[in-house]
Amino acid sequence: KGEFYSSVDSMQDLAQVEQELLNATRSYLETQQQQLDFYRRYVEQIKREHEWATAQLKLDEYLGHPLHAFRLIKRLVQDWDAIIFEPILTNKPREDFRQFIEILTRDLGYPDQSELQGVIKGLARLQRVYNLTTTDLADGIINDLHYDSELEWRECYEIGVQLFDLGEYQRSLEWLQAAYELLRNAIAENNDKIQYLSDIREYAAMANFELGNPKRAGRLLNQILDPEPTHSAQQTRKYFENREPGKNIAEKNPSWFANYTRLCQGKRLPEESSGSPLKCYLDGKRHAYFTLAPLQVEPVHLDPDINVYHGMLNSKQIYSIFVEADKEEMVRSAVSGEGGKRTVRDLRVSQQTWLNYESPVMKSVSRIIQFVSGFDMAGAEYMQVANYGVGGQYEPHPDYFEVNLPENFKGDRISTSMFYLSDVEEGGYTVFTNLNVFLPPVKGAMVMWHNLHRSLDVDVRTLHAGCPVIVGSKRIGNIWMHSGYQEFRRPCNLTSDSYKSLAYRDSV
Ligand SMILES: O=C(O)CCC(=O)C(=O)O
Ligand SMILES: [Fe+2]
Repeated sequence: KGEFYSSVDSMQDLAQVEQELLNATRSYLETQQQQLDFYRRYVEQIKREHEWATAQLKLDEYLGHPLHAFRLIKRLVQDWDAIIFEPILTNKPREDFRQFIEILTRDLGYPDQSELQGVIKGLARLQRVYNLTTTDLADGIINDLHYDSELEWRECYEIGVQLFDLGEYQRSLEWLQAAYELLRNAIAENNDKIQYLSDIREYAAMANFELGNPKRAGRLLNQILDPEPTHSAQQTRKYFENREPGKNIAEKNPSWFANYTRLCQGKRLPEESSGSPLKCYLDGKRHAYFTLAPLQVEPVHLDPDINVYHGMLNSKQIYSIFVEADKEEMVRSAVSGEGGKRTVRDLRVSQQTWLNYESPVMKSVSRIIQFVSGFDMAGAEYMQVANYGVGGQYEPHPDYFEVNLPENFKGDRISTSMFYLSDVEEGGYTVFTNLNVFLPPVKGAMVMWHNLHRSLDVDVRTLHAGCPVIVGSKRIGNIWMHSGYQEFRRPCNLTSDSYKSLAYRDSV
């Protein structure tokens, strides 16, 4: 079983796991309770018999009676063993419970430590891209919207600890601070949690040390050790004494980062608008297929041209696509790494599968692509259906290969047609970092652009990204068309027009 946090769909399996755990644990507790009641009744009964015996006669007189002697010996030889020892020591309900858990987690899967890291990295990514403050997030507030879920001090503490382990010391400190405040409020009501303050302080000390604040780190340790000199924070103090504190170097963001975050937040630069204002129009001429239901075209950029075609798939068709995708296994998305190798990295957090064009719904998809793009489907890769988890994203990248072209196709990816298969409650925009364009996902719409110039050189300006999903489940379907089959469809231009995008080279 694969990973859970990288897609909302697979998170649903986990919800089922927990539901099963809940049911199994409740019935286990009930069975155990009945067993305990049974033991207790037996013990009470024997106790009464002892009391009765001692109340009546002297014990030796009582045991001198043959039936009494028989009863005591029978109890010790048989009853204690059958009624108490055996069932308590074998504990069948516990054994059944253990087996059930084993089978359940084998069949449905179970998350491990790396999943916890993954989801916490996702939270930190949302904070970074959308400027969400730690206190707001802990209070369940995202972009001024109040979601009905607040974190407890333990949860904030766990996030702080994990971020520390990931080396995100500044962010870690914020979460530890939030945990500290929440715990202090809790202690005001109930004093028995006071020792946990020291745990938080110790981590805060370590984060401060790594951030180049050894003095503050030392003060925090003193707060722990002055009242309690034997606390394990002594070890941490020794550790600091033998080590250079970290240096507070501000993390250097990649060159695209500022544009990425701005556009992900739905902010355009006004001065950089793409010439004449772009208006939506209806196109009934492109193909006879669209005469009765003209294409609703929303041009979003002119050179290179990016168009959104609305209402290309209805809910029923989208549902059928999911049915097809469900037959395949979704896997964590990889990206092309060094030397064309596929690797799983945080720059792309989603799960995906590939669909051919044989099912009825995929035949319609194929027709749509053909009619809108004018391209020959011989050059089309299968449709890649992807599902992002919360915090899931795809950092800026081009869709063309340029080098290490796949061998099973002729030419590079001349165009991208991307269907939005869901709406997204918050976040998850598609952005073109060099073109000042952001697109909120609209279910049923398709966005299309060319990744290559007419000269078939790569168009660097098409660098784009899928922003982190804040709330919701984002699903898309990508179809990439290769240039080798389109000689008659998009005649290439012998004079190179790639000078247009040369200036953007560095941003890739
Ligand atoms: O998720 C998005 O909006 C963009 C996805 C994308 O660029 C890709 O899958 O190549
Ligand atoms: Fe892409």
